Amino acid sequence: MSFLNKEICDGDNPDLTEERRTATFDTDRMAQVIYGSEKFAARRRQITKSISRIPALQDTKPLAFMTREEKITEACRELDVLSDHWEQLIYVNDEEEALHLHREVIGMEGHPFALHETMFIPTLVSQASDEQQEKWLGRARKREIIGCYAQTELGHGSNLRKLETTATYSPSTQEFILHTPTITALKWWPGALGKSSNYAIVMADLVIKNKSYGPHPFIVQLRDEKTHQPLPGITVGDIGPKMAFNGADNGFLGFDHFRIPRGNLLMRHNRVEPDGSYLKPPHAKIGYSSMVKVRSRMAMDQGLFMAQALVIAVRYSAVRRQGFLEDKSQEVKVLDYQTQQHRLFPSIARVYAFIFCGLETIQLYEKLILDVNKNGDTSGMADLHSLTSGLKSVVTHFTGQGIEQARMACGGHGYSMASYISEIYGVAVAGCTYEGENMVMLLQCARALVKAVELVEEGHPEKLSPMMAYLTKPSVTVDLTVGPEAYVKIFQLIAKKQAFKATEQLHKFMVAGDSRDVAWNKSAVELTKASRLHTRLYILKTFIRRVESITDISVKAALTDLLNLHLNYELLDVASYALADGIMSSTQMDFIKNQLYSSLEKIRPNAVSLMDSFQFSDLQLRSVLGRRDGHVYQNLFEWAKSSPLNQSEVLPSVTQYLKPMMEKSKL
Ligand SMILES: CCCCCCCCCC/C=C\CCCC(=O)SCCNC(=O)CCNC(=O)[C@H](O)C(C)(C)COP(=O)(O)OP(=O)(O)OC[C@H]1O[C@@H](n2cnc3c(N)ncnc32)[C@H](O)[C@@H]1OP(=O)(O)O
Ligand SMILES: Cc1cc2nc3c(=O)[nH]c(=O)nc-3n(C[C@H](O)[C@H](O)[C@H](O)COP(=O)(O)OP(=O)(O)OC[C@H]3O[C@@H](n4cnc5c(N)ncnc54)[C@H](O)[C@@H]3O)c2cc1C
Repeated sequence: MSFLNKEICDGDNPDLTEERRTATFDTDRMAQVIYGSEKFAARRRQITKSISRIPALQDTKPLAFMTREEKITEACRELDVLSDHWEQLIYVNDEEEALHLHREVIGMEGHPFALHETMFIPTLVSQASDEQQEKWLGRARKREIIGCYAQTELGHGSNLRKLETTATYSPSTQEFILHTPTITALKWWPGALGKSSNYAIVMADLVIKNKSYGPHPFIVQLRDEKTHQPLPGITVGDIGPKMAFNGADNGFLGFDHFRIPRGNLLMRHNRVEPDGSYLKPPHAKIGYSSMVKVRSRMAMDQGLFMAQALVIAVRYSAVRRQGFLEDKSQEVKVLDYQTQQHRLFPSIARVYAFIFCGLETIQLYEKLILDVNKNGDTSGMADLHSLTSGLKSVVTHFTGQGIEQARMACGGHGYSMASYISEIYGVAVAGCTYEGENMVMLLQCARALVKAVELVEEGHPEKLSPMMAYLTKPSVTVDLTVGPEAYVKIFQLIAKKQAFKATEQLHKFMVAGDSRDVAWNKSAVELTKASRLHTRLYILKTFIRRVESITDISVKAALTDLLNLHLNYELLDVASYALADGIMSSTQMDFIKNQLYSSLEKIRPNAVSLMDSFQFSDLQLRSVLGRRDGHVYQNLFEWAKSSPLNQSEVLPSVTQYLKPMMEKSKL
């Protein structure tokens, strides 16, 4: 039975067509599972189709041949075209649809609205009072103003308590005076700050009557709305080229005693009264909610980054033929090599796992904001903070690894920017740093873990949150042949042992006389290991839960094969812990390896369709190697011919330097 007739096209590369015919499931149905609902999966397709009918968005010049200025201009042109069609393309104010639209049309290199959508608007939603939302949110949503999120400074990004930008309250004028006291206090890095934004959420240390209240969010107009010139007292600009994201104008920002009205402190959760009295928020870290929001999205976004790289690598591996197996009359698709499958398929499994986690954490954040804003209930904050801190770190790390493997799996052509994988890699690994440097966030997750272990040790296991309940599980002998639950049990034992070991080490240093901070630092590597295992356990359990809930039999069967691969791959990857602690035997290790290898064979016929199911358009992929039709070689040649270097036969550098040099050498 062939599910994919609607997608198979006679003009496509026959090797890819053959792959699509072997699929055992319907890619539209799989897309529903990936994107969380039939409705959204269908909307994505509809939006993609509508975009394909807008001539001004087709046939754009390859970004690889553009300068930064050209990339930024091109992104702005596309945004302008989108703006003209916005209401026909998507439901207004639907965040997921807006993100899809931007991803599809503008690609991944950044654009002036990236932070506007992902942080500026969400901060207004979560931190601005109703009155403030009335004033700014509507304008922001209509894109009358462009905003960004300016928190990080030249001298401090991780340690927010030491941010140096001050917002000093002046009761006589009822204003805050924003000031940048030192060079290290310059805001540095915020996306879209340098040249595009005319507004910013600025995180600054609130100072009232010489007392510091720590970082608070302020809405600040940076540029004149008519001329776009920086307002007097503001220094703003672009920080220069980066490893990737070069279509974005990450910026610097300084204030010289710049005055803003009292009403520009975002006051949904805290207030400064006209006389300068301060009303505390219901939770000290509520002002950090926009970071939690982005972190809660990152499993999904990073999963999609890795998915793009894998669509490219898997499709290309199905059209690339090199070397022989049994039949010496025809070279094999490189996808048939076990090493190629081992390089790519575990990452396919991770993509699905990460996306399932993302669907869950995005919802958890929405629920949290509702609880906080409607009922003042902040009880979910600590758990979501520790979960998303660990998750963003683990997911970004593995995504970087997976994308790099995808690049190598494409051989030489993977290294060409025609593959687009290097750009995807550069963008994805920025996630290891932004929204909390990975080690710093793993250590945040470890704080919750250590507290939980201490509760168990103090005899209060009933106080543990459900995610920590495994810390009370006794050691058991496990029969791996019984299925996923057995793998969960072993993983739980491994994660539990590491959490207790790291905590024990911390306590040992403290008993020996170290302060908690010093003991913490001496135990930090072990603590981060505990956080990673804890997070990988969550990912594994989420994957199992999600697959169990699927009703379409063929989709479920295909994902069960991926899940089995994931379980075996993950357990093998942490086997050194299990062997050292006697949790697993070497016979069990052999069993896991064999299961892993047979999973690769099972997944092989579905590999292309598992990636087709993401339904990325060629416009979004921007990859010659990853083209849907598989016509790689002729298009690589066309791409190379369009290089600016090939627009003339003899370059000026040859006439100016090489020719005279060669002539001189003849003398
Ligand atoms: C086109 C493609 C689209 C794809 C979409 C992708 C999106 C891409 C576009 C966006 C691109 C880039 C965006 C990047 C934006 C940024 O990077 S913004 C800047 C982000 N900066 C950070 O993340 C800084 C990291 N640092 C921190 O978060 C904090 O400083 C840190 C948590 C490390 C510590 O904060 P402190 O204030 O010092 O707190 P402590 O005293 O250490 O902790 C006290 C307790 O509070 C708990 N805590 C901390 N934070 C939170 C929180 N948010 N919620 C709940 N609780 C929190 C902490 O754990 C302590 O708890 P304990 O005492 O142990 O119980
Ligand atoms: C592409 C990109 C986009 C960004 N966009 C924005 C934006 O829109 N708005 C914004 O405000 N910021 C933005 N940032 C800044 C980003 O959030 C910070 O760079 C990030 O939070 C890391 O902080 P840092 O640069 O101070 O790193 P540092 O903290 O200086 O990290 C350097 C090293 O020190 C280690 N380290 C630091 N503290 C500890 C600790 N307590 N324990 C153990 N190790 C530690 C880290 O692990 C790391 O190895 C962006 C950054 C990038 C790369």
